[in-house]
Order: sequence, then C-alpha cells, then structure tokens
Amino acid sequence: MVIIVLTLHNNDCVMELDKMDENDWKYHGEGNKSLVVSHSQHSRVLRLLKYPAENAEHAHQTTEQAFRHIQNIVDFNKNIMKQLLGEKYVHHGEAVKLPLDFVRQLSLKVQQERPESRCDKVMDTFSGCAVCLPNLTQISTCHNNEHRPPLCIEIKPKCGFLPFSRHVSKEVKHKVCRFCMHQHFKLANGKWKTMSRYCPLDLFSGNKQRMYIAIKHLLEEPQNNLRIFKKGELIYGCKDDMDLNELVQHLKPYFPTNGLINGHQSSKAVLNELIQVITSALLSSWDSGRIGEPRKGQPTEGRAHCEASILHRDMLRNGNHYPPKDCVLSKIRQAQMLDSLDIEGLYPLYKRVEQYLEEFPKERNRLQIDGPYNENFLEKVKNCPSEDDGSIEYAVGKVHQYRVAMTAKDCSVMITLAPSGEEELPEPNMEIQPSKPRFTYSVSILDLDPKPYENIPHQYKLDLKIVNYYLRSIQSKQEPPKPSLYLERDHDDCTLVFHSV
Ligand SMILES: O=P(O)(O)O[C@@H]1[C@@H](OP(=O)(O)O)[C@H](OP(=O)(O)O)[C@H](O)[C@H](OP(=O)(O)O)[C@H]1OP(=O)(O)O
Ligand SMILES: Nc1ncnc2c1ncn2[C@@H]1O[C@H](COP(=O)(O)OP(=O)(O)OP(=O)(O)O)[C@@H](O)[C@H]1O
Repeated sequence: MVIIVLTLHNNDCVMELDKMDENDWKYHGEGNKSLVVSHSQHSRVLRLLKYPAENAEHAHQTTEQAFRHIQNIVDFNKNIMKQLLGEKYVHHGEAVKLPLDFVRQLSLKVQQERPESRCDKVMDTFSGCAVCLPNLTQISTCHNNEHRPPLCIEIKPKCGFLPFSRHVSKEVKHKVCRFCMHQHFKLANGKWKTMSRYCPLDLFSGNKQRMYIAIKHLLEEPQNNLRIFKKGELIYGCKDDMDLNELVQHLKPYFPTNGLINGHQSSKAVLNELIQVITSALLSSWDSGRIGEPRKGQPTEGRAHCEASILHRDMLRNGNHYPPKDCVLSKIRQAQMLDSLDIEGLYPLYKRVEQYLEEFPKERNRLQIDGPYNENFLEKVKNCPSEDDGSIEYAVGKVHQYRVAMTAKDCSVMITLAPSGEEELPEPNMEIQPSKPRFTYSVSILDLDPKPYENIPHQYKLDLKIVNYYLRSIQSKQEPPKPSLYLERDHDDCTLVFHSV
C-alpha cells in the first residue's frame, strides 16, 4: 500500500490512498485543462486533467504515460517556473496515483456542480493520476475567526507588456495590448457577452492609481480574470448570478469602520478598501513582508501604457512607475518578457526546429522538446544566445523561452487574506492607522503548466486573427465608453499593515 504524507501549514495530515472517500472531497473549480476538488477538512486540493469528451484516445494512454505527463507538469512547476518566479510564490505539488474507483465516484459527484460552458471536456477517470497541492484559498492563522474567515482573491492578469520585437509587422501591436484587442474577438465569437474594460498594462504598471482602475474594472466585469473566495468557497466571479452588492455584503465585516454614511458603510468605501488591500499585496516584496513602493523610471522595453485603456490623462503625466522588482507582478512580467521576439519572430524559428526534427528525429530528446524539465532545460532558457547565429540551439532556446513566457502570460495570482487578531498586531507605530483593517496574507502563483510545443502554429494563427479582427472592428465602429458601476474616488495610499506568513 502506498501512503502519501501531506504536510500542511501547521499540522500534518496523512491521506491513505486505500481509504480515499469521494464524500471527503468537493468541487472547487476548473479551467480549460483541469478540474480541481478540495478536501472538506484538510487544506488540500487535487487537480485532475480533463480531455475533450469526444477524444477517447487519452483513455488508451497507459497509466505510466499519464503519470509521466503529470510528473512533467510538477517538474516544470518545480524546476523551471519556481526558479524563475521565486521559491515563495510557487507550490509545485506532488504527482499522485489515486484509486480508479475513487476517481470515478468523484467524477459523478462533481458533474452537477460543473458550469455548462466547461462540460465540453470530461475529467480523466482512466489513469487515476492527479496533482495534489495545498489549498491556496485557505491560510493558517493562530485563531479561527468564524465571523471573518479567510478571503481569497484570484487574478489571472494575462500579458502585462506591449511587444517590443522588431519582427512585429502591425504597428497596432506596439500600441494596444493583446488582452484589449482580444476582447473584441471574444465578444464577436460569443465567448463573453460584455466587454471587459480591464487592461493588464494598468495592473502591471506599479502606479497605484492605474492599478486601482484595473482592479475596479476586474470587479465590474470579472470574466475569467477574477474570482473571490470566502472560507474556500467561490463567492464572486465565474458564476452566472454575480452581484456586486452581494459581494459588498460579504466584505463588510472585513472593513468595519471605514466610510460610514449615516452609520452605514457605503458600498463604494468597502470596494475601495478591498482594491487597496489587493494593490498592496500585489506590490509587496515577500522578503521584507512589507508593502513595496513603486519605482520611478524609464521602461526598458516598449511603451508602458495601452491606447485602448480608459485612463485619466493626468495619471500618465507624472511619468512611469514600476512595481518593486521582487513583487509578484514584476516576477510574472519578467518571465512573460522572455517572449522577446513575439510570435511573429518566433514562428520562423519553430519552423527551423520542425525541419531539423524531420531530418534528425532522434534529436528531439537531446533538445528536450517535450522535457524533461530539469536543470538542463532551465539552463537552455536562461542562457539562450541573444543573436541568431543560424543554429538549431538558438532556435530551440528561443522556442523554450517562448513557451515559458506563454505559461507566465496565462497564470493566476492568489492573494489570501486573514484578518489579524489584535494579539498579533505589532506595537503601534507611525504606519498604523487604528481605523484601518490589518491582514495576514499570502501570495501564490498557480496554473503554471508547460504550454505544448505543438501549439505554436495555433498561437501564430490566433495572433493574426486577433489583430486583424481588432483593426476591422475599430475601423467600423467607435465604441462609447461604458458608465462605471461606482464612482471613482481619490486613491489614497494604502496604509494597511501586512504581515507575511
Ligand atoms: O490564448 P489565450 O490568451 O486566449 O489564453 C487561453 C485562455 O483564454 P483566456 O484568453 O484567458 O480567456 C484559456 O482560458 P479559458 O479556458 O478561456 O478560461 C486557457 O487558459 C488557455 O490555456 P490552455 O490551452 O488551457 O493551456 C489559454 O491559451 P494559451 O494561449 O495560454 O495556450
Ligand atoms: N492549489 C490550489 N488551491 C486552491 N484553488 C486552486 C488551486 N489550484 C487551482 N485552483 C482553482 O481551480 C481553478 C482551475 O485551476 P487551473 O487554473 O489550474 O485550471 P486550468 O484548467 O489549468 O486553467 P486554464 O483554463 O487557465 O488552463 C483555478 O482558477 C483556481 O480557482
């Protein structure tokens, strides 16, 4: 019998594989490639892969192949992304082999909870392979606060820079970011009904006013870029019946003393507080455990704002800010910028690799096209020559870098907050305002799976479609700006005191 010993934050839990019971697990969420269930008592989740319902071929994968695939994901998280993004932010998890009976029962149990839009894929019930991870929506604190359980904000920030590559053929790509262009295409093909006004360049800017606007836009139209959990349960985002007022009711106990109007908290004040807490967590530097201050300076590459973003001109007037260099946003953006050639510059190199592999198929392993994701792979990513010398090594290095960047462009950040108990507060000092709430927090990065090498031609075609569709749609219509759900206010600096855990 195999026993997995899982270490939790404070206490250890032992899960015995032969005693796995589907009733201990519940549906937690899903994306395009995986479905996640959480344990009802222990702070653990299982992440199981999904496949297109009609694609029975995965059922014929041997268990060994399926386990290898899961182990590859764990290795990529551990040996590549964790090294690039930072030890503290990435939880690589463990590959596990679950009893098939358990997985089949689990699949039946969660089916009714799944959103219809995701049911084109089915959970893998054939291999029993999964990744076991800490439940990042929870946080261990010294005290159990039933009134104000942990709050978790998940943001999928997407690409935070404009391509600076000389290979870019359409000027608009230097001016309008991929996310904002993609919105037009997504609306046209029915993926979403309402346009999001969120712009990743504002979130990644390090300018607190721009970040404020970006998060406000995420709250107004979350699409799949924002989710909020309370006590590990989804309360906002990725739901049909989303209501900002309901969210405010959930949030009120966390921000009790601010913005009282006739003895009542205004919704605006509560949401403002939430936005400030999120901004502070995103700018915090882990090592110091304190809120980092944005830096002023010149961008190293490309321009720093997107022409499609609705910004007040005066926000851009006082120069460019950059987030502190070791905060989570900077780490993600650095990894995203490994895509230095843009798909237009990368695609010819992909074709060079393809041609080479046709001639020398046995070289696929040495070049680590499908892994293993180990130190050697990381070395290839980090030390790829900056100039093209016509070699296969250069082409492969750039392809590896591009795939890492694609992972960073599609990851999510989870900010988990737990109100600090009075007993945990530091001695009062100048930074503490007694009226401001205080939180213990943790920041993690998730969904760091390797993007398949075979997807590169699809990326090339998609990029063309997005840009062409955008150009056509702005030519044919001028969209009036949508009214905001709540008024903007002056954006005070956040004076919350954070304690890293
Ligand atoms: O191409 P994009 O930018 O639309 O990103 C895809 C995501 O769509 P989004 O635009 O975030 O709604 C898409 O997310 P959704 O399924 O739309 O929630 C996936 O994350 C997809 O990655 P993968 O194929 O599952 O590994 C993502 O595909 P990759 O491009 O990261 O491979
Ligand atoms: N370790 C974790 N702790 C808590 N929740 C998690 C964890 N991992 C994933 N989740 C939740 O499950 C959801 C789906 O997971 P994930 O994003 O990894 O799926 P995916 O299919 O790879 O996504 P994508 O569509 O981006 O490819 C996440 O958005 C998050 O809400």
